[in-house]
Amino acid sequence: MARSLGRIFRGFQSLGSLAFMKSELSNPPASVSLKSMVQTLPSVFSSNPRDFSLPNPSWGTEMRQLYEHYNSQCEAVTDGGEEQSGLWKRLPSYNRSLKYAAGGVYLSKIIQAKARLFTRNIRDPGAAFEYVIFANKKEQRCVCIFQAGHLLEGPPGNVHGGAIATMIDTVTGTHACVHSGPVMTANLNINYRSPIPLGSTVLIESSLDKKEGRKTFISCKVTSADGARLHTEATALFVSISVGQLMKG
Ligand SMILES: CCCCCCCC/C=C\CCCCCCCC(=O)SCCNC(=O)CCNC(=O)[C@H](O)C(C)(C)COP(=O)(O)OP(=O)(O)OC[C@H]1O[C@@H](n2cnc3c(N)ncnc32)[C@H](O)[C@@H]1OP(=O)(O)O
Repeated sequence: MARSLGRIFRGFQSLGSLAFMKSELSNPPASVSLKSMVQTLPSVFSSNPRDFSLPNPSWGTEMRQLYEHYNSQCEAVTDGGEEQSGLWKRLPSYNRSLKYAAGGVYLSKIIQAKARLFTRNIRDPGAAFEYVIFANKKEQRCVCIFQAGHLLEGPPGNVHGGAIATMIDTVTGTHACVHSGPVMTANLNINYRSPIPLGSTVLIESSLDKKEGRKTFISCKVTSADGARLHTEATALFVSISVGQLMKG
């Protein structure tokens, strides 16, 4: 168990290597330097998991164009191994983040082996949540391109409010994790302003409002892909937790 927790902690630390403010990770052990966290990043995703944030044939033209728009401004490593800076970073997305972050089998001993990330558990591409999140380090914001599939229907022809809330929680929660390390959603306030048509592609943009001790406050808006129509607005509070707290449930 102690060994498993150690691996989980290192998994979060590799998440934290994405963090805007690495120093704010809660109590990293003295033996693990920031440099070693960054060096171990490629190897922790050891089970060749599928990265759901990459384009697939179900993505429509709008989704692809927006993906290209942000991806072309991302930091990258050239074939020669040179690091190119960029405004944005694409965040990979797996259906068992903790398992892969922790290096494979160990977590399945303490977390249900069949557990899957809610937004990534429908196999039919395009049927439900198709999305990719980019983080902007300089401006402390994230943008998510979200294409809502036919299985997310609420009112006829439109996306279910719970599915919209799920995506807002996902984007703001990811933003908070990137900024502050492991967190739980403590509060989520949502105003639904106009329905989102099923099959459409929308932008979910989050920005950091403030951080006060363990509390990270994030705002979010959902608009049409061209930004002209406001669909949803939200504010969220995330509270930092220790890995021990996460495992206790
Ligand atoms: C989760 C890990 C993420 C893994 C990431 C993997 C990699 C990324 C992969 C994929 C990304 C997907 C991203 C999805 C993200 C989704 C996240 C969720 O949906 S989480 C599920 C729903 N949330 C719950 O089930 C919480 C249930 N609540 C609790 O467990 C506790 O209440 C908790 C942890 C939130 C706080 O409990 P305390 O005992 O640790 O702390 P106290 O003392 O109560 O609060 C600390 C401060 O926060 C304020 N606070 C707490 N709750 C508040 C509230 N509801 N409203 C206002 N303030 C509140 C308090 O007043 C206090 O403030 P003062 O320090 O005194 O100033």
